[in-house]
Amino acid sequence: MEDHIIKIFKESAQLKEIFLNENLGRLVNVIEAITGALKAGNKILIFGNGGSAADAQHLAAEFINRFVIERPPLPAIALSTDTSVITSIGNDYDFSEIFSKQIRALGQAGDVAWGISTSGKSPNVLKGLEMAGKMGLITVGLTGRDGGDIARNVDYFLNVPSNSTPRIQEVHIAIGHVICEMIDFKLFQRPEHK
Ligand SMILES: O=C(CO)[C@@H](O)[C@H](O)[C@H](O)[C@H](O)COP(=O)(O)O
Ligand SMILES: [Zn+2]
Repeated sequence: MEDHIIKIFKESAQLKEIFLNENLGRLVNVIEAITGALKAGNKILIFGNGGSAADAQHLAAEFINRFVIERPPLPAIALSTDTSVITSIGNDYDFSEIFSKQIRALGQAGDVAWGISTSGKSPNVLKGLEMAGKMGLITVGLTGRDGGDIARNVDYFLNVPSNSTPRIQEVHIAIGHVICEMIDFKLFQRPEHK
């Protein structure tokens, strides 16, 4: 049991390092893109399924409330939290449309659509990002495995190269926290981050 636990922690730590070694430049680009959208008065729409739905609402809360420094609230909405909206779209149309229809309702050109999928191929996340792209939103995909169709259909993707959903999710939330922290500093503090 102890050995197994140690193995999980090691894999999780190593995957963070592997991701960073391959993606630092891409991560900076995503941070610049989201910061630019917020500076221009746009908002962030974040969405995913299961653990990634939880990540979406976790990150939206960081933006709306506060993160590491005192600063004004930033506009972000998780599209995975309103059970009435999600069940009505899923029931009347199709579960694959639960995010795309919300994007149609809430998205405006220049906003950021940030989809999270460890497989890179959940149809509802893909359709949400495709709709966002058609409407002129900036599209960001946080993916795993080989990135799937999602990584191939977004303006910016950050892919965690692993086949383990929980290990990918652990890196995803670290990436999300880094994005929140850098945006805080870029918008509200530390000239060296600008
Ligand atoms: O949290 C976990 C597994 O760690 C699960 O709830 C997981 O998020 C769900 O199976 C999702 O439906 C997987 O979707 P995706 O990441 O492939 O888009
Ligand atoms: Zn999980």
